[in-house]
Amino acid sequence: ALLVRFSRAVSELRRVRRMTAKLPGPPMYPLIGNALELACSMDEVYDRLHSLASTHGSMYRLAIAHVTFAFVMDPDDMEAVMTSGKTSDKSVTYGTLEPLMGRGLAVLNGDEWRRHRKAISPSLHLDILRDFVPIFSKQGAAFADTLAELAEKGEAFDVTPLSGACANHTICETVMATDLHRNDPMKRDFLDAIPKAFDHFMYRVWRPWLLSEWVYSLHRSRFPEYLKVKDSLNRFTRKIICEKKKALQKHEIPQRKRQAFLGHMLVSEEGAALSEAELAEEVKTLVMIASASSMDALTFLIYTLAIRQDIQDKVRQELDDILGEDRGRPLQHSDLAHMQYTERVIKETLRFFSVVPIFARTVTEDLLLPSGFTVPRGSQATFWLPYVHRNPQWFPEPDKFDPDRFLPDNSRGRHPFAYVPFSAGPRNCIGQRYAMTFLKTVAATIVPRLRFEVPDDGPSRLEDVPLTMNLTVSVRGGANIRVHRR
Ligand code: HEM
Repeated sequence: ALLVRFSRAVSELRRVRRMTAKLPGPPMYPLIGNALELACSMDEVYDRLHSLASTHGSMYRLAIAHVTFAFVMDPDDMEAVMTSGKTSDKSVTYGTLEPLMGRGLAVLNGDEWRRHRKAISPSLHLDILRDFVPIFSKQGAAFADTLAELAEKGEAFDVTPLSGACANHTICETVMATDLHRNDPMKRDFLDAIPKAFDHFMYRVWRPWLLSEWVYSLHRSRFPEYLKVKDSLNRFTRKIICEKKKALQKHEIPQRKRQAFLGHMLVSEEGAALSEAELAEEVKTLVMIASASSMDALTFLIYTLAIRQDIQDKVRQELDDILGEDRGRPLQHSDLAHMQYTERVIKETLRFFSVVPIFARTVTEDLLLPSGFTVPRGSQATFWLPYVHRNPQWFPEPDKFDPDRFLPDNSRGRHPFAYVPFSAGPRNCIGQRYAMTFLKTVAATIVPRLRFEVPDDGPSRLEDVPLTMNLTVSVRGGANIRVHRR
C-alpha cells in the first residue's frame, strides 16, 4: 500500500512539475528544484522573493523539493484563484502552523472552516467593534505616555517593540478580556513565543523537507526551542479559557451581547457551535495573527509619518480639526468616520508595505486562469503582494507614496483585486475592520500629542526602508525614530 501511495505521489509531482515548467522561473535542478534560490539568511528572503517577482513577472513558478509554488499576481488571475472552490484550501505549508497556532480559521479547510467562520464572524461584528473603540483609545493613550517619556530622553529608539506592546495589550483585552499589565510570567512567555512561532513557520516553509514535525525533531539546534514555544502558546490559552469558564459559572461574565471576543463566544448562540477545545484553538489563532499583523502595521504607520513630515502634518491637522480644543479627549466611534485623510494614509501605508506579504492556497483541481495558464492540482497558488501592490497599471508611479490614490475619484475603475492587503473572497481577513479601527484610533490618540522624526542616519525616502519578514513584514534593523512632545 505504501509503495502504491508513493508511486502515485511521485506521478502527481511529475505532473505538477511538467505543467508548471511552461511558466517562467529560475532554472530548476532535479529533486531540489529551485531550493538554492532561497538558500539565504531569513533576513534576505524578502529581497530574494521580490527580486524573483521583478525578474519573472506576474506569473512564475518556484519549486522547492516536492512543493511547487505557482505565483499568481495578475488581478484577474488572483480573482479567479481567490474566489474558486478549487483553491479554497490553505497551502499545505500551513500545516506547520497548526501545532503552534492551533486548528483555527487560518489553517482549517472545507466544512470545518465554514462552521468556525460562521461561529466567529458575529463576535467581530461592527457593533462589537464599536464597543472596542474605548479600549483601543485607552491603550493608545498608554502608548502615547510611553512615547512621551522617551521624548524627554531625546534619544532614537526602535518603535517596533512598543507598537507590539500596544497591539498585544489591546488584543488580549479585546479578544481574551485579560489585562496584560499584571506581571504574569506565563503571559510574557506567551507573547514572546508569538514571533518565534512565525520564525519557525517561515524557516520550514522554505525548507519543505522540514514540514514533517518528525523530521524537524531531528534538527537539534531548532527543535528544543520549537517545543518550548509550542508549550508557552498552549499553556497560556488553556489557562485563560479555564479562568473565563470559571468566571462564567460564577456569573461573573455579563450575559450582554457586547464584550470581549471570548466572553461573547462563551455566552452567545453562535459560539455554542464550537467546543471548548475548538474555541481555545481559535483564541490562539486570533491573538497570534492579530498581534503580529497589528504590531507591524502600526510600526509602518508611525515610521511613514516620521519619514514623511508633510503627511504627518496633514494627518495632525485633520485630527486637530476633529478633536477641537480638547486634544486629549478619548476618541468616540463617531470621530472615526471623519478621519478620511488618515484612513487614506493607512491604506497607502498598507499598499506600500504589505504587512502580510505572502499567502498561498493548495490547488485541489486544475484551474484555468483568465491569462490562459492552468494551475495544476497539487501546486500551491501563491500571492506576493509587494509585487501586486506596485502594478503601474493600477497604481501609476507605484514607488510614490500618495494617499490620494484612495480618493473615491482616483479609485474608480481600479481592479478590485489589485489592492488586497487583507486578501479577498471568502477566505479574506476576518479581522480587517478590527485592524482598520485599531489603527485609526491609535493614530488619533498619539499623533495629536507627539511629533515623530527619523534620526539623521535613518532613511529619508520610504523607498529606501530595508525590509525583512517572517509571517509579517517589518523594518530590517528596527524602525528607529525620535519623538518630541507637541
Ligand atoms: C493590518 C493588519 C492585518 C493584515 C494586513 C491582515 C492580513 C490578512 C491576510 C492577507 C489574510 C489571508 C491569509 C491567507 O489567506 O492565508 C488574513 C487572514 C486572517 N486574518 Fe488578518 N490581517 C490583519 C489583522 C488581523 C486581525 C487584527 C485579526 C484578528 C482580530 C486577523 C485575523 C485573521 C484570521 C483569523 C485570518 C484567517 C481567515 C480565514 O482563513 O478564514 N487579522 N489576514
